[in-house]
Amino acid sequence: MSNLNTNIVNEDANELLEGQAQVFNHLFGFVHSLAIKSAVELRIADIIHSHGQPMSLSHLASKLESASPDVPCLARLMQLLAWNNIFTVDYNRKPTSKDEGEALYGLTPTSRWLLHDNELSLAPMFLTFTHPSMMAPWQEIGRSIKEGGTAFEKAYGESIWEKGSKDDEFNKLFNTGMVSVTKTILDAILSGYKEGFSKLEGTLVDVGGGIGKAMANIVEAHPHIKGINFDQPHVVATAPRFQGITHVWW
Ligand SMILES: C[S@@+](CC[C@H](N)C(=O)[O-])C[C@H]1O[C@@H](n2cnc3c(N)ncnc32)[C@H](O)[C@@H]1O
Repeated sequence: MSNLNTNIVNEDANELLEGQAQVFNHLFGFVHSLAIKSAVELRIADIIHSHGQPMSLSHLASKLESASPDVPCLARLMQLLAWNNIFTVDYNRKPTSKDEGEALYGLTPTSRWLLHDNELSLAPMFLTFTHPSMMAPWQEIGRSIKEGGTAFEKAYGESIWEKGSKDDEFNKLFNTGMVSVTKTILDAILSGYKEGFSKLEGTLVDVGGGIGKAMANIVEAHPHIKGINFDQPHVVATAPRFQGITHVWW
């Protein structure tokens, strides 16, 4: 303690104070991603999107799947999300409608990626990677560094793939999150490598292709390609059938 006091006297006090603020920022860093998770669970982006224009808090609350939503709590959530540019907020609107005088919350390019009812949605990925079962291993990084072994194995005593093979819910959670990422990047792959795919002859194998969505989209765009989706048995077991794709496992 006396050392710290001596340092405070000797060092630039402002810099030190800034350091303290940074510590608090990082301490509560998880709040930002979990606030977005709550918005995804509550389908807030979808509600605003269906309304077709920015909405007031009371209007938003009335559309939640809840008979008695906690509006002050929703207000705090929306303020944080607007501060992080997940939603827009307009405090200066003209009081003309039933939302009289209330701030209006709207979508941003970020929250458009969080719409559930959208083919290109990152909502499933968000729900996967903020799920308690996926966050537990992050608690174990220190132990993994000290003792060796992955943080996931420290948390569960088995690898992520072993857990997926025994726990159907976890398997589904992981695969659903993966598909949502794949869909969003596949258009870029298809247009960037269009010539390569069209010149390709024979068979294309996606090794570790999950439930095969990437290969399905490639074969759909280039039907002359014979597609093989290769993954683990418990992953392939949940894969849908896709035209022109053979699922293979070891
Ligand atoms: C990060 S995920 C990517 C999934 C998919 N490529 C996508 O983009 O959605 C890694 C994939 O590798 C698979 N995988 C891991 N080890 C494997 C193995 N030994 N044999 C086959 N697939 C494996 C997993 O089951 C998982 O589906």
